[in-house]
Amino acid sequence: MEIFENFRILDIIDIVLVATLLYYVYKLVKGTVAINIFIGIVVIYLIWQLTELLKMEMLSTILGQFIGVGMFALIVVFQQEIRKFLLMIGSTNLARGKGVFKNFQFSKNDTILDLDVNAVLDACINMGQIRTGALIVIRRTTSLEFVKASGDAMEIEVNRPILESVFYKNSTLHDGAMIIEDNKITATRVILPVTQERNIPLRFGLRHRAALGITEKTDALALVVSEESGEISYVKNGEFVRYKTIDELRELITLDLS
Ligand SMILES: Nc1ncnc2c1ncn2[C@@H]1O[C@H](COP(=O)(O)OP(=O)(O)OP(=O)(O)O)[C@@H](O)[C@H]1O
Repeated sequence: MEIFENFRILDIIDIVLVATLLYYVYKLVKGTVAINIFIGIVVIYLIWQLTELLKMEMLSTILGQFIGVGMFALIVVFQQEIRKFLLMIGSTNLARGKGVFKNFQFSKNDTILDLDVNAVLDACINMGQIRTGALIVIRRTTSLEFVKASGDAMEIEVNRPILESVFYKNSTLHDGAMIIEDNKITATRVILPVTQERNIPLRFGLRHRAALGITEKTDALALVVSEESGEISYVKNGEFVRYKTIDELRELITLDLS
């Protein structure tokens, strides 16, 4: 058939790229209210393409106009998801200078973030055991200055006793989040943006929602110790990252910081 005669290798690449893109968009909106909008758009687009193919002039013009204007509406409706998507691309291993590019140091951001992961995790484990709530945000490449202003600035080398004493219930600094940059605690009592996501289990309150919020808006990593259950949650890109053991969590954080 004529269609297949003109089929080029670039067309296959094109199809694979579109499929990958659709898969990532689906992954982003899965489980949110946006999934219904996403499915709606895909259906309208397919009908539009069909009407074009069948040369149904009037319907295809109407749908074409609708899709044209709809692009602007989409940017507004999917503002959060687009942001998350761009962050996801920006914080992929390739973009952070791994793999082929790992021997080239393009900028300051390509250097390994120098955090004492063991000290942070040991403090979290201990706080979990004694049911002390904590919220720790670790900066990667995106600046956190916009949230730091809401808390108290400081500059203290990360170590386990300091981390624990900040979140100790009677401490004046225990409320809000702690910001860590490289291996320094640079702010405490920070108020973070809270996620607007609705599909979060009810047992997660504002502390967890704040961790989701800041990791949606930036590429920072967040660790939450639940005051209620003592459980340690690891949050990245606006999602909880699953892990089975503390050693696995240690590896995940180390990898995300390299
Ligand atoms: N927007 C925010 N930014 C930073 N910290 C916050 C924010 N909102 C709440 N917190 C912190 O979370 C603490 C407890 O909130 P909450 O009990 O609702 O959280 P939670 O997710 O249920 O966690 P836990 O399992 O520890 O109870 C607050 O005392 C405060 O220190």
